[in-house]
Amino acid sequence: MNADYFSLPLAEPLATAAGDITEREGFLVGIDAPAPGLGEACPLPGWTESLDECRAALESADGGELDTLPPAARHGVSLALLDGAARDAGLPLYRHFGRDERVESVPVNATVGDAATETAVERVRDSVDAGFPAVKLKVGARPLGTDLDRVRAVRDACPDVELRLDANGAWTRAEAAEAFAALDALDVAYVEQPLPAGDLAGHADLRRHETGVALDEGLYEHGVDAALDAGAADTWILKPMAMGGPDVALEAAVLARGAGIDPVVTTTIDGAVARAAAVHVAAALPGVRACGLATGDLLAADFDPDPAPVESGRARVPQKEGNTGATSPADYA
Ligand SMILES: O=C(O)CCC(=O)c1ccccc1C(=O)O
Ligand SMILES: [Mg+2]
Repeated sequence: MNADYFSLPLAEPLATAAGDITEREGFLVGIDAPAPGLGEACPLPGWTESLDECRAALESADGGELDTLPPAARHGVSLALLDGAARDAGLPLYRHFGRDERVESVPVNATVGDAATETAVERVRDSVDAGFPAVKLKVGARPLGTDLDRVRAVRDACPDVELRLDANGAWTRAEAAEAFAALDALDVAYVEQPLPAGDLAGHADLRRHETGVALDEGLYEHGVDAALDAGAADTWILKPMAMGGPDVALEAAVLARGAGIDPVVTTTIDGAVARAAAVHVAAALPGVRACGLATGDLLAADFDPDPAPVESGRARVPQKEGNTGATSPADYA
């Protein structure tokens, strides 16, 4: 196994209530046995292990137990194994996952971020014009009243688009109650992680509102079983990189659907190898709703060519055998 370091700058920082993301660093993971395969480990501290922990885990991973690895390292090795196995089976990864028909594309949301009102409105308009069925705004980094004004302005400008918000755990229970009361009138599909990750009961309580409740950080903090038991959300945001692999994310998505919870697959703004794998996970889920997979445009540089480009609000599903068709880090050297 070999792990090649990479660094991908963002086109502009993605401001979240938990801080700015300006660059994505990680490793392309190449394995030779049991079959040649390529994976990506792209750790994001706060969501996964650190870069140094990821490197150390990959260095000691050879022949070791997959499930002892921290999430990003596990993702890298797991994807390399899945890539090799799918190629051995002569199938694109989503078909290897069990989807029994060809899927050309999956719907995606535009990630508009935390832009101030005027820019946010402009970006949402552009996204709707470009064919995105849904848009996602970050909230929680500004005073609640300012955020509600932003959302109101976006809703006024684009009455029909599916609107999603992501607070990254920034609101108190009182703020969330006030926010949801106002958002119910603005036809917001859901708020991701309105409350801190620790507060499953608070999320369960917010479900009395019309506006949906989505768990993101809370899923990783508590695990899927505790999130299910708490009845904490109607939507689960599944990030394969943070969960430890595309296989883990797919398993969680199937578990979610069995419990009447909607899975939405997204990335931690990964490179194109991991983003393609996330698209395969989404493509394995019949009728999946718009996923957060239009994150390639947030990067100023990426692995080239893009195996899953976004066109008219949909990510193209890669059809080559395996994940992207590439088999080794050298394919991107
Ligand atoms: O879901 C999307 O549209 C994009 C992904 C995204 O917002 C994100 C990207 C990196 C780290 C955290 C998050 C998040 O969903 O909180
Ligand atoms: Mg989120």
